[in-house]
Parts: sequence; structure tokens; C-alpha cells
Amino acid sequence: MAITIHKFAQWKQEGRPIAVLTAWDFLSAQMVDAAGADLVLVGDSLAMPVLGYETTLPLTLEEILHHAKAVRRGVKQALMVVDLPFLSYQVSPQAAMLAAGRALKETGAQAVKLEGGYEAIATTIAFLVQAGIPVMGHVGLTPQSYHQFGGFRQQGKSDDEAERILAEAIALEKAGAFSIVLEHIPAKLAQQISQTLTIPTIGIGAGPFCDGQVLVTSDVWGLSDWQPPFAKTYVNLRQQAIEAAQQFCEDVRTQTFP
Ligand SMILES: Nc1nc(=O)c2c([nH]1)NC[C@@H]1CN(c3ccc(C(=O)N[C@@H](CCC(=O)O)C(=O)O)cc3)CN21
Ligand SMILES: CC(C)C(=O)C(=O)O
Ligand SMILES: [Mg+2]
Repeated sequence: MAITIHKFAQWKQEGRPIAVLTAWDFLSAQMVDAAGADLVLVGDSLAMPVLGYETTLPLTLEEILHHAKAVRRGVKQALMVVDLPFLSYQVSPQAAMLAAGRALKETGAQAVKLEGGYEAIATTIAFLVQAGIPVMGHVGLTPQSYHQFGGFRQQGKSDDEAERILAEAIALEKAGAFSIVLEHIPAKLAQQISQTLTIPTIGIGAGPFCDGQVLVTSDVWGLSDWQPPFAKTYVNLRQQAIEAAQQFCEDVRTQTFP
């Protein structure tokens, strides 16, 4: 049976950790789904390792929808969630509804994810949830706020900031989010948020005390020449891919293949 959002609260209650990976095309989606990921996220991080931008800001709704359609064809078991890109949801709840609605309608995704926990975002999330669109929240280091943060810096280090992030997480749960990503915040804060909320927290660079963990799949596979300090590379596919391509080039030039 394919996974639905209803499993998430149940898994938290049972203490069963939730495994989340990203995907950006048919192949990556097939592979992470076959690996048993609970949730496959078409993250706007695709702007960076996949499309070569320096931040996630340039990514458009059209671009992520194009990728999400391919991901949908590869995901059979996991819950599929699409990140709403910068400027597709901040303008108004109506703008967010159009973007989220398109994600569900045109790609077949089952939920969307929005960054931020300030009042307007909580209002927008409540608006989407009331219309029947499942929403995942995302607080802490929200990469779409890159310029405001002055880089991909850890958030929630001071007591004031930590208190604000906890309050945001509570507001998102109240707004009806079914789960929430905690990115690059101190482990102690992530633990406090996880203990306070009834919806599951999915951490990335947020320590071990979350209800689940997410990594960007190209980092897990070692595809990029760059990755965040908190990522773990499980296999260096970049080097293997380069060597295989080199071998092919050599075989052609030495007429050993075909
Ligand atoms: N491939 C990839 N993996 C990710 O996890 C990821 C993306 N891309 N793109 C979107 C965001 C950006 N992320 C990042 C990127 C860099 C740092 C990082 O290098 N942080 C350093 C210093 C940052 C600074 O001061 O500018 C740190 O020590 O916190 C953290 C998170 C996480 N996300
Ligand atoms: C890392 C996850 C949470 C994300 O938002 C993304 O991949 O864009
Ligand atoms: Mg994202």
C-alpha cells in the first residue's frame, strides 16, 4: 500500500523514525522509492546540484513542476511532496493556492512544502489545508531567505532566535501542517521542538533528536563536488561516473569499443 500523510502522526507516536530523500527526475525517484524512503521530496534544492544555480532563489514554479512530473512517474510507494519555489507562494494565500493546486493537479504530488513560520505563512498554510491540500512546514535555515541570513548559516543559536523558531513550529502545527522540516538548527532546539509538537519533525543538520531525517540525495550519492557540512556521503558516485566516462572515451580512442 502506498504511503499517505496519515502514517506520519502514527509513526511519531510509535517512535518509528521517518526517512526522507529528495529526487529530481524519473531515475532518482525510482531509486529512492525502491530504497524504501517514506517520503520523496522534489526539493527546490534541485536548483543547486541539478541545475547549477548558487542558491534556490532562481528556480521557477514551471521548472520544479517539470521535474516533479518525471518524479511522479518513478515514485510508487513513498509519499510525494513538492517544494513551492521562491515567490510562488509568498505574495498571498491566493498565489499559494494556485501554486500548490498546480503542484497537485499537474504533477500528481500528494502535498507541498513551504518555507517559513511567520504569521503570513501560517495563515497561508491554514488556507491551503482548509482547501484539502496537505502541507509540510520548514523552519530554521530556510534557504529561500539566503540573503536575509547572509549565507546558509545555522539558525536558532541565540535564546531569542530559538524561542522564535519554536513559536513558528507551534504556529505551523496549529495551521494544520502534517509534518515540519527543521533545517540547520542546534540539536537541543530540534529536540525541544520535537517534544513539543504532535506532528513529526524531519531534521537536516538538526541533530539526532528529530522524528525523522532528510538529506539531499545527490549528497548521499556523492554526485556533487560540494555539499553542506552536515550531509553524509554514502557512496562517491561522482568519481565512479567520471572514471566510467573516461574509460569509454579511452576505449573509443583506442578502438577497443565496440
Ligand atoms: N546539495 C545540497 N544539499 C543541501 O543540503 C542543500 C542544498 N543543496 N541546497 C539548499 C540547501 C542549502 N543548504 C546548505 C548549504 C550550505 C551550508 C553551509 O555550508 N553552511 C556552513 C557555513 C555557511 C556560511 O557561513 O555561509 C555552516 O557551517 O553552517 C548549509 C546548508 C542545505 N540545502
Ligand atoms: C533539504 C530539503 C528539506 C529541502 O527543502 C530541499 O531539498 O529543497
Ligand atoms: Mg527546499
